[in-house]
Amino acid sequence: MISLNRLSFYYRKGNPVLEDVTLQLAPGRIYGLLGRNGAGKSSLMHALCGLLFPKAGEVQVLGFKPGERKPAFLQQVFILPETFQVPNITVDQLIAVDAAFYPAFDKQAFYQYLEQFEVPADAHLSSLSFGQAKKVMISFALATRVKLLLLDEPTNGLDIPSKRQFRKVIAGTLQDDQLMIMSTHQVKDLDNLIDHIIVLDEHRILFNASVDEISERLLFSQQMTLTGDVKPIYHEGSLKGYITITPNNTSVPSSIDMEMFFNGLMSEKQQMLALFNH
Ligand SMILES: Nc1ncnc2c1ncn2[C@@H]1O[C@H](COP(=O)(O)OP(=O)(O)OP(=O)(O)O)[C@@H](O)[C@H]1O
Repeated sequence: MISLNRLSFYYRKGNPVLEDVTLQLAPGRIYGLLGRNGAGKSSLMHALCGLLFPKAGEVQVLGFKPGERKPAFLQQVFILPETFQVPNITVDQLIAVDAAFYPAFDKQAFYQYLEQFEVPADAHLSSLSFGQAKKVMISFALATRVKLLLLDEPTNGLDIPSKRQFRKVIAGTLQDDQLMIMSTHQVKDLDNLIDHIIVLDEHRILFNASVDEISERLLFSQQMTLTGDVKPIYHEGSLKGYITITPNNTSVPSSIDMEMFFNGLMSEKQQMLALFNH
């Protein structure tokens, strides 16, 4: 569905943002796009929906070049930016005006999501807090039923109960012909939510693998001491001793601590990547 071939991009010459990025993404999955602040996550998402144009290389999405912004492409893609300004209208007016751009828009689902988020359906957008407005926009994004859904830092601005609601709403919404990419630097928020991880670092793809593969290759465990047979690749102190990452030499997939994984990858790049030989 998405094919990036040697994509490069910069805002100012000499300051690369994306360099030689090659990537294939398939539908039916939720991808987590991870990276430190400024790694280029938003820029990559903008390249996928035609908001910025590659300086070199090719981007193909759903058989289109996003930069051409053809209506048949735009009605199948939705990006929810990290921050936005809401128009001075009611929720109902938002649906009446904007839903028309998305032929598969599911109005009933929209109101169901709003209910799950506990946002009143008769609210005036400008009277909502940023977090509430974000929940309206997440509901709108999911209800568009577009083929490619890009959520840039979707949990930013949500309080802890809202993050729980977010997880509930997202779980089970994706259909087989849809692809969702969620970017974040708050890696913990995506625990148990994504199928596949892509990590951007130093303008390039550092890591690209499914969550299943990670849980087969790495073992996340709690240990009282660090004196076991196998020296951990990475460890962090916890209340009960240490959480460690070691190679998974068992035949049982490990449950993943997403934040530990990201920290471990950033800290011990070579050792971690060596376990994923592709
Ligand atoms: N409009 C712009 N003009 C110039 N430079 C920009 C612009 N937008 C982003 N950049 C720069 O491009 C780089 C990548 O930014 P981008 O927003 O894509 O990163 P990000 O990974 O999404 O960051 P964050 O996690 O902080 O949202 C950063 O160094 C940023 O300063």
